[in-house]
Amino acid sequence: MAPITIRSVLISESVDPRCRAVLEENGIRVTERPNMKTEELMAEIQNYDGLVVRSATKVTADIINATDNLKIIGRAGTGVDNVDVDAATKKGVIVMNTPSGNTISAAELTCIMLMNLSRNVPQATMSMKQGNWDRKKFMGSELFGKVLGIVGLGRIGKEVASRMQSFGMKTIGYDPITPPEVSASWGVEQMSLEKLWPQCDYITVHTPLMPSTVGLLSDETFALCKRGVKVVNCARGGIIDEAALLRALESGQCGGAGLDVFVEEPPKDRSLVNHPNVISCPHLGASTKEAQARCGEDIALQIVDMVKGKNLIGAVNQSHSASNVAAEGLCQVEVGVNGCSYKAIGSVRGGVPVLLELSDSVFRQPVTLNGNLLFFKASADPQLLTSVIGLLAAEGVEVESFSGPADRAGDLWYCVGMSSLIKDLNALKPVVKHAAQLSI
Ligand SMILES: NC(=O)c1ccc[n+]([C@@H]2O[C@H](COP(=O)([O-])OP(=O)(O)OC[C@H]3O[C@@H](n4cnc5c(N)ncnc54)[C@H](O)[C@@H]3O)[C@@H](O)[C@H]2O)c1
Ligand SMILES: O=C(O)[C@H](O)COP(=O)(O)O
Repeated sequence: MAPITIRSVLISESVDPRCRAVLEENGIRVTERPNMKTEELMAEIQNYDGLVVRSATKVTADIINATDNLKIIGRAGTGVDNVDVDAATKKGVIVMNTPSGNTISAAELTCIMLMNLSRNVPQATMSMKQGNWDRKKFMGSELFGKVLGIVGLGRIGKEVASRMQSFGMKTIGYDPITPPEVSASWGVEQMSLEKLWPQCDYITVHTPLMPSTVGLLSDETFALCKRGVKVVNCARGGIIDEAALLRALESGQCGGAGLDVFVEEPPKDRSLVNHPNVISCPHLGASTKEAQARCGEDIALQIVDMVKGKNLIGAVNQSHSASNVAAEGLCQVEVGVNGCSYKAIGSVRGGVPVLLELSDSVFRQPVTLNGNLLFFKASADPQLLTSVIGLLAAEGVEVESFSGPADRAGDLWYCVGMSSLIKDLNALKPVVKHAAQLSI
């Protein structure tokens, strides 16, 4: 990868001061201009090599395409759904985030929502402030012995599980990628969503927002839940369908909701916020001093590391297309294995060799070429990784990393980093079509 020069960065939201300090200490000029309108941002961005945002700045294709200088969009936080990553990729702009800096804060807010849903503390507080002393109206129920369904068992889902287990809750969950044996090791029994819905007293969602997670809780799925189920969304607005939630609250099918996020932020339609059984926050999951300090500093350090050619951490896209291989210093080779020929496109990022494409498969994130790597071709299936992990585990091999294709249709290449090479690749035959392994 050609060296990336970042001379100036625009910070368009309230980001911890450590971000500015670290960038400036490394010779990067920083301007902070929060609350810009889209047109202002579009004009201002022309003057910068980098942009640092949180979730409020909508970095649309129009904004990305309006600039010739932009090289990096840094997200001081987790979700990059406010950034048009595809447009950035086409334009050669790297998008990076700091996905673990606010995990604990988001998990803690989720637990606070669950506790408040069980004991009505916000409603009781408001009633007290109005001069009342109503002990009957705010009767609650214990969390002890209740069932919590966790949909999305990634960083935050896992932290929520361990905290709520300490309250004596039974934790069950679903995740298409996290293997059941892994979540079982932290006390979460996985099952299909159809089995999960009817068992839960509380449900909390912790997935990204994407087509497969929009409306995970809908009229249909609320109908499968226990009457009076309480739900929490501290992930992204829309994972719980807002109109369906309102209907469920009004019918009593849903007994209460804790909402930190909304489809539209701030929500113009206040029906949910004003519902007596809803407690809500203005997207405060990551709003703690600790989370902001971590995310602000991390994004600045990641940008500095990239500029110094040391490391490329947190990149969620790849800034190339096969058509500009030569222009971007990419390397294209033909690899022959067992009489078959495969086209591979790679590069060097921060001094580390990475694989970007293998035959027709473009990897969602560059595959770092070191350690023990297993490449396999298989058809897209939500259970694929779980099955491969299971087969490898039976051979005494642990999976350390995973890279999947950007595309999700047809037979494509995947790569997993392994604790050691597998003795016999035939063990994978039940689930993969071709496989090759190498140690680098
Ligand atoms: N409220 C806040 O301020 C705040 C703060 C941080 C993160 N978040 C949001 O919380 C969510 C989770 O963040 P994270 O860091 O735990 O992400 P993560 O990537 O670690 O975990 C997400 C998990 O969801 C799983 N998943 C994907 N599709 C699924 C599906 N259809 N059903 C069930 N599971 C599915 C993935 O396999 C993954 O394990 C994201 O949407 C993130 O943007 C919100
Ligand atoms: O995805 C995230 O990191 C959270 O939603 C936090 O967003 P924020 O940085 O705008 O608070």
